[in-house]
Amino acid sequence: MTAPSPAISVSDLSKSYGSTTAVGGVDLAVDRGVVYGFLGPNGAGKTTTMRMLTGLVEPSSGEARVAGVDCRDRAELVSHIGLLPEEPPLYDELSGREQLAFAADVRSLSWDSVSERALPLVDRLGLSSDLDKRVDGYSKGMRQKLAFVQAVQHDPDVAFLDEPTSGLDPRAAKTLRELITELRAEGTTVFLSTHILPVVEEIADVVGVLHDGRLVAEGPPSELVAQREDEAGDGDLEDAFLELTSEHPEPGR
Ligand SMILES: Nc1ncnc2c1ncn2[C@@H]1O[C@H](COP(=O)(O)OP(=O)(O)OP(=O)(O)O)[C@@H](O)[C@H]1O
Repeated sequence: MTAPSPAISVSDLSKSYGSTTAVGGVDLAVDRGVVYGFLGPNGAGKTTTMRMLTGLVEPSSGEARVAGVDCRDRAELVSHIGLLPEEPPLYDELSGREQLAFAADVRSLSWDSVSERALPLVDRLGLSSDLDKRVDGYSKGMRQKLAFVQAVQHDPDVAFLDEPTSGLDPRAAKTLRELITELRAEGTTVFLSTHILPVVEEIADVVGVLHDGRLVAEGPPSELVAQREDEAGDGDLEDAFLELTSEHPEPGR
C-alpha cells in the first residue's frame, strides 16, 4: 500500500517580480489533517506563496501540488481548496446568503448542498440575523466572518487562511480558532498565515518560518521554542520568531 500523498507538497518553488525575489526556492511537505502555521515578517513572501499554492499566481520555477493537484491547474484545484485572502472577494450588491450561494455556484455546487454546512457556521459566528442584508452594509468583522464561511462551506481538502481573525472581536476570534480546530478534526488541512503568534502557538501542529523568501525553520511550535530557550528555560514563539528572522542572528546560532 502506498502512503497517501501530502496535502501540500512544494519543491524549489520560486517567484520573482523583475529583480525582486518574492519567494526563492521553498520546499514544503504538509501532512493531511494538520494546522500549518505559516509565519514571516512583512514582505517575507507569505502572500505570494499562498497565491501560488491556490493557483492565483504562476510560479517562476519549481513545483507545487495541493491535494495531489498541480497548482498551475486552477480549474481542477478550485474544488479541493478554500481561500480566505487578506482582502476577501465579496460583492457589495449581494446579500450574505447570495454571496455564499454564488461561491457555491463557482464550484458547481447548489446552495442547498452547502447550506447544511454553511448555516451552522454562520450561526456560530453570530451572523445569522445579518445574512439577508447587503454586504455593503457589513462591518469589517462581518465581512471577515462571511468570507471565512465562504472559504470552508464546501468542505475543502485544504483551507488557506490569511489572517483569519483580522477585524474580529475577541469572542468571534475565539470561535474562529475553535472552528479551525474542528476543521482539522474533520480531516481538513489548514494552512494558516498570521502575525498573531499566540494563536499559532495555541492551534498549529507545525510552524514554518519564512524569511526573505526562504523557509528558515520548520517544526512543531514547542520544538522551535525549545531550540531557542535561554538557560533559564524561558522563551516563547515570539522570541523564537524574532531570533529566526533577525538580520543579525546571535553568533553561534
Ligand atoms: N505583484 C507584485 N509585484 C511586485 N512585487 C511584488 C508583488 N507581490 C509581492 N511583491 C514583493 O514580493 C515580496 C513578498 O511580498 P508578499 O506580499 O508575498 O509578503 P508577505 O510575507 O505576505 O508580507 P505581509 O506580511 O506584509 O503581508 C515583497 O518584497 C513584495 O514587495
